[in-house]
Amino acid sequence: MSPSEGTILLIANPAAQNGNGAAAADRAAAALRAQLGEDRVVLARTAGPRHASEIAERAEGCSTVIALGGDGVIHEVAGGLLRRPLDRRPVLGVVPVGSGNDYARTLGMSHKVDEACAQVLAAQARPVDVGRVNDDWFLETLSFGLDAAIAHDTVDRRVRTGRTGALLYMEGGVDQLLHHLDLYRYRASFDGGKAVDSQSIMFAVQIGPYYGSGFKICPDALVDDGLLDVCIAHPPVSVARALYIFMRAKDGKHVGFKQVELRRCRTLRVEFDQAPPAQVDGERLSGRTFDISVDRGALHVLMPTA
Ligand SMILES: Nc1ncnc2c1ncn2[C@@H]1O[C@H](COP(=O)(O)OP(=O)(O)OP(=O)(O)O)[C@@H](O)[C@H]1O
Repeated sequence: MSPSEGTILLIANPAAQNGNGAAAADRAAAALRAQLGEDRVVLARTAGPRHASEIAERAEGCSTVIALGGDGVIHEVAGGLLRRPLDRRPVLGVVPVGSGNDYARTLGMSHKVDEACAQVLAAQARPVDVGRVNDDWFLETLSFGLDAAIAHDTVDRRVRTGRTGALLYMEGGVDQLLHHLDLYRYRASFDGGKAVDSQSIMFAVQIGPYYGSGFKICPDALVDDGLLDVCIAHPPVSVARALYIFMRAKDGKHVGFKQVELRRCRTLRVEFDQAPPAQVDGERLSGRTFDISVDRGALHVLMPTA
């Protein structure tokens, strides 16, 4: 189904991107109503964390649910949709108004509200994979260690500095690398195979290629191949070398360094000695043992046509 049919529910996070979400929500609702008519677009503003998920779960009679905000609110909307029965699960659209916008980057959405609305209206829905981790889920990224520590650090840093996006992540990354290049011991079993003991600085499990505001950590990850793409950064590595590899990862050029292991799987169980910093789609995750899998084609998502 395309957004040319049925009712569209626009779920907007007014707090996204340091408060820019409020004006963006009105702008997007106006742009969509101008094309589809007043009655076909319902705007629901979130009141706080997890509200987007509740609204999406109750989206009766809607053909399309559009999430407006950052990766966090898109993650929440997807969770609500996934709790609906498959035959009554609306299509997901995205209007990116966040600081990271990694999922929108993967889909090829414009970061300008008007352009993104036009893309959504012209788009066709395509099936995409959803990652599962314990009781949680992810559309783009799940990671443990360095990247997750940076993601957590950026939450405070954003409030302090007002910065967003890649610059914010880069600053946090350099700070973490210089002062907290921690190692995480783990035991992992890929696709039910023999468990392997090793150590990681960073361990990412991806549906799409990006994490951390555009770092192409798994450059060849595809959202519809039914596979998890995994990137593990192993020690030993000096701080200077780690910094160099980190910078190269912005463009996916970390691939090929001997510290970097890339692989693909359908299921993965990873158990860390101690609970590492962890994130799903930029949101905090806790735990020490993680059962990870992929739900092929679990959601239909609006993607721009060429
Ligand atoms: N009305 C609200 N007030 C405050 N926080 C909210 C509200 N609605 C949702 N949230 C929370 O805001 C958090 C961040 O939202 P979101 O991802 O949309 O924006 P962002 O943080 O600017 O972008 P990104 O995730 O890309 O960094 C989410 O954890 C979400 O639960």
